Amino acid sequence: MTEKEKMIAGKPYFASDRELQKSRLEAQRSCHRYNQIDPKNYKERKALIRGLFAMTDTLFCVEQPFYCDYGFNITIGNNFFSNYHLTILDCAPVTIGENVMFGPNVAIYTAGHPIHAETRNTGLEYALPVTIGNNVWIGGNTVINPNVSIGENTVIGSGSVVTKDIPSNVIAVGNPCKVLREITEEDKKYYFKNFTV
Ligand SMILES: CC(=O)SCCNC(=O)CCNC(=O)[C@H](O)C(C)(C)COP(=O)(O)OP(=O)(O)OC[C@H]1O[C@@H](n2cnc3c(N)ncnc32)[C@H](O)[C@@H]1OP(=O)(O)O
Repeated sequence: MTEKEKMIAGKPYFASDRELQKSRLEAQRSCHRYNQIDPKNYKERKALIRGLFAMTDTLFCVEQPFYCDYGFNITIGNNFFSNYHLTILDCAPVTIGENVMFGPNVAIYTAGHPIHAETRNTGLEYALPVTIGNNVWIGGNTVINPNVSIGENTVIGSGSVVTKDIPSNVIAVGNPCKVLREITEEDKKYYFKNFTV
């Protein structure tokens, strides 16, 4: 197996590998180009993201600046919106559903390093997938760690650090991110606390 194949399969690998270094540099250059495009030039912005990501749908908006490691591991569903400063370390697949919204400064980290310094200093690293269901809203400054799934319709509060799976249809907040409560039919009536729609 090549280091790239190991990385994508969730096996330990060496990121210093030539092929991976080359892919990261290509993605960094694409992100650099993306972040320099006139924000009004939607056509060029869209085309660049389409070329960078594994899969996109019809409607999406990735605000600038945006950063990723490879791009080829990122899939977004239709009607995706991410606010300023999204960072995706997509060493493993990152799969995002439909109608998903990210606040500013969201960071998705699929990558990690061994805990013990001796093992870590060998250069070995790992990457595990992140999956986000349909209709999820992630608040600003949230960090999502490797090997996490977030269920559909869920809201993650701003500033959360998501270290474990979060179920569907809940509000979850905090560091570490924990379920605050379920989202119910009653919530339909309000747009913020007790402010009615
Ligand atoms: C796509 C975009 O660009 S979005 C723009 C960026 N906007 C954001 O990121 C805003 C994200 N919004 C939030 O984080 C909100 O606080 C929400 C959606 C989680 C609020 O959910 P609500 O159900 O209304 O929670 P509510 O405000 O009633 O708070 C309930 C409890 O959770 C706590 N809480 C609410 N949000 C958070 C949070 N992000 N982190 C930690 N605790 C929180 C409250 O302090 C409160 O605690 P208490 O019971 O001890 O008093």
